[in-house]
Formats: sequence, structure tokens, C-alpha cells
Amino acid sequence: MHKRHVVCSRGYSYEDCQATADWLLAQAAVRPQVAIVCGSGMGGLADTLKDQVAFNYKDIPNFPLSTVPGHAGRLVFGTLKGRPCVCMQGRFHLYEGYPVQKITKPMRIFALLGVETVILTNAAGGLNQDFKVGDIMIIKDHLNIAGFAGNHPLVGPNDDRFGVRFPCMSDAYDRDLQQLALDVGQDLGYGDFLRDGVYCVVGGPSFETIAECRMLHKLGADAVGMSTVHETIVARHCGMRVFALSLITNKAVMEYDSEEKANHEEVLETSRVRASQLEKFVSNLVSRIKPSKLSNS
Ligand SMILES: O=P(O)(O)O[C@H]1O[C@H](CO)[C@@H](O)[C@H]1O
Ligand SMILES: Nc1nc2[nH]cnc2c(=O)[nH]1
Repeated sequence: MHKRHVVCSRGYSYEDCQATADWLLAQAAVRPQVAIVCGSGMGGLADTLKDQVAFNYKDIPNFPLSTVPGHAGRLVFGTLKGRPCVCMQGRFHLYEGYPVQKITKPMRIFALLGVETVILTNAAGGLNQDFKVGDIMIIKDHLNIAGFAGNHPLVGPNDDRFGVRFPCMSDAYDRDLQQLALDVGQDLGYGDFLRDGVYCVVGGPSFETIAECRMLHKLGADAVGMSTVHETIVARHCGMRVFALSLITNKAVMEYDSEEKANHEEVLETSRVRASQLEKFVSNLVSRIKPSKLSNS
């Protein structure tokens, strides 16, 4: 094989991830069981953690930097309803110019910190015509269009210490956690705006054309965004359970006579409106997740 075809693992290797995990373990006393990734405008989730120890991404060795408005760029350790957690206040996206291995590296670091469950949140455009702006969609499956073409986070040499070469993805989103989330949503009185569906990731940063929205909907997607799927794949590859949700921040434009135009300001505004309900939803969910091993934090 020619050299230029080899995906280099420098910067993303097991040893690189271990070095960052060791640095974090030396700085923070909390031993997180749950990791939470905040979607666009949802960084307030991290502020709900108690007894916080927080790091700016720029101060964490070998960590990427956040460049998107609504993604602060802080890793926050603390407890949520007594459960030790770590929260990414700001995630990384392909369109920021990072290789897919880099945007997913935090998942591997979380696994090495001892995290068992990852909760991924995102802002997404609603393709399902029954969805309304402000709905919360529990993700039951995904479409990884970029992955079909080879832009996949597990491309490159496989390190068996993380996981197997060919991981299964038919159980990517933990079914027990989906049911638990439905129960939590019902208990909180969120039934009217709680949905489930299929999330499709695109590369971005442009929002979709009308023809693209129609195509994605026909392919079976209920919501579209530019994140989450890569993180799910890497988290599952290294053995963590995944729960993911989309906040439907805007309706995908599907008609040529529509005056609607997708924009990031509307995305952030919808996140702001639903912020406190999302925070309640996630903290109640976290408090009801059963740890598979006892914590020593
Ligand atoms: O997926 P999150 O990080 O919530 O962000 C979503 O919102 C941004 C577009 O407004 C894109 O980055 C899209 O992926
Ligand atoms: N690709 C994409 N990402 C989003 N994030 C929030 N809304 C949207 C959307 O309509 N499309």
C-alpha cells in the first residue's frame, strides 16, 4: 500500500488517549460514570453539575478546540443528582476542519476514564412532517452517509485495546436507556413533545437544499444534523452504552414555495427556550441510570 493511503494514528493512538486521561485523572477527583455531550446552545447542561472542576479545552493536553458559537469549549467534572459525571460543554464537528478521528477522540478518553454511559445531545432539523420545533427526539438509529463513503471514525489501523475491527451497530442506541428516557419524559409531563426517530449526519456546514431534505426524508431520516453519529460509533466501539437525543430546533425546508431559511441563530434560540426542560430531562435520566459497577468517587 502506498504511504499516502495509510491513515496515521499519531495523535489519536491508545497511548495518546491514555496520556490525556491520566492527566485528567490526576487533576480531578471525580471518577465519572456518565459522560454528557452538550449540543449547540445546550451548554447550560454542564452548569447543572455540582462540585465542579472545569478545564478549558485549550489547557487539556492534546485536546481539540471549540470553534462554533454555542459551544463554549470546557470539560466539566462534577455530580448530577449525586452521580459522578463529566460534561463536554462544546463538541467538535467535521466542518471545523478536524479529521473524524480527532472529533471523536474525547469518547476514547472517556472510556479510559472509566465512563460506562455516554449521553449525546444535539440540535437538529426536523424532516419528519409530524415533528414540531421544540420537540425532543430520542434517537433510535442513525444514517451515516459520510461513513458509507469512507469518512468513518474507525478507518485506519484498529487497536484491539479499544474494540474489535468490525463493530456491530444494530444496537448502537441502548434500548433500555431509550425506554428509561421515555419513562422519565412521561413522568416530567413531556409526552406532548417527546418523539423518537432516526438521525442522519451530514458533513455541513451548509444547511441542506430542499432536494437534499426530501432525499434524506425518503431514505428514512426523521432529523438531520452535523454531529453525534461519529461519537456514537466510537463510544460503542470502546464498549460504552449510548443514549442520544435531538432537539428539533428548526423544520427542514421541504417545499419550493417556503419562505423559511435554516439558520444557526434560530437553532440557538430554540435551544435557549427548551434549556431548562432539557436540563431536567437529562439530570433525571442520569439519576435513574443503573451503574454496572460501584463508584469509588
Ligand atoms: O449537532 P450540534 O453540535 O448540536 O450542532 C448543530 O447545530 C449546528 C448548526 O446550527 C451544527 O453544528 C449542527 O450539528
Ligand atoms: N444539517 C443540519 N444541521 C442542523 N442543526 C440544527 N438544525 C439543522 C439542520 O436543519 N440541518
